[in-house]
Amino acid sequence: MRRDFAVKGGPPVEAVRGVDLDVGRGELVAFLGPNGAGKSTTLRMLTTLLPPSAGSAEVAGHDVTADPAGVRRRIGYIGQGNSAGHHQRVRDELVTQGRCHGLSTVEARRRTDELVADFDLSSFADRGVGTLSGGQRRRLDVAMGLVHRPELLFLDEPSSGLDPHHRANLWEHIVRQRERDGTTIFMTTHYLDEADTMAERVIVIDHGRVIADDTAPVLKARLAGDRITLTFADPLDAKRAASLSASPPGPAVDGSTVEYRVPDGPARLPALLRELCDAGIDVVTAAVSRPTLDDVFLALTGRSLREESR
Ligand SMILES: Nc1ncnc2c1ncn2[C@@H]1O[C@H](COP(=O)(O)OP(=O)(O)OP(=O)(O)O)[C@@H](O)[C@H]1O
Repeated sequence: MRRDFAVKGGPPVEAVRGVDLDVGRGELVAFLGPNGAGKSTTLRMLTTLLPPSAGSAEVAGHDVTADPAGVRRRIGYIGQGNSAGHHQRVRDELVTQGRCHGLSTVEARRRTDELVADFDLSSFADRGVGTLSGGQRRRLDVAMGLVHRPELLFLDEPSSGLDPHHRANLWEHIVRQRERDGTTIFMTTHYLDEADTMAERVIVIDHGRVIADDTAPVLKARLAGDRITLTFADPLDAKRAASLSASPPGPAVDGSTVEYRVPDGPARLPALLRELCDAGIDVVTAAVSRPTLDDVFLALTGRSLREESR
């Protein structure tokens, strides 16, 4: 799929240059990339909000261009903005959403009761949406996207702007929902730790193209490796340590700190410390850290996703 945008007086913006994805039923996939990479544009095409400039996609068994209504009936989409009306009551919004999806009033009320219980909305179900906290409101957004029991849920930045407590709470609800209904989830997020811990598969997009697609552990092992960080009493020791022929190749020296990238940090560290001791170089501190998804992005593009996403 690709999507260009015409721009007045300039060349067209190639927002999505070529995205080819295959997501299996029940998968939880995180779609990552820096600002402007093409995530939202891809999501908008997959959810039929935007026609592709070229290519096609089948979502929940229906073609996004030939049968957009068929796609919409089967998916839920929670965009970046809040979907509930500011002045409406929580319960009324859920009932109205159910009615919009073709449920009878009785069915819409029954489904609302279920969602109010599932998403812990009961203590404020009769309040106006405008009075909710950010976390409560986001929970309501997700509940609204699930009114018609979609088999596939698109989440665009589900926990953006929430504090860690509210993020964890929202995820508890999403995970429980998924376990019960087997919902497939395709989400974008800027929280790399969230993608790392929650998603079974990570797809990285950059400049409108998919540049990596695998599980987080495989991507980290294949592309990033562990980091060993050693500090020395002075920069001279650091330089000598980095130049030892037995040390792992390509160390980065910064003042009195040396950083190595190795496939298996915990196993490599003792041997490295022995070599340094034999060479008469004293190590002040030693640390091993496992790679993050940001290290993966750095290895792929030479840029930090974390920095660009701010
Ligand atoms: N309507 C539009 N007209 C022109 N350019 C657009 C339009 N919509 C998006 N773009 C451009 O397309 C590119 C991809 O945008 P998109 O919103 O898909 O990125 P994103 O990965 O979702 O970014 P973010 O993380 O900031 O939400 C950007 O360069 C953006 O400026």
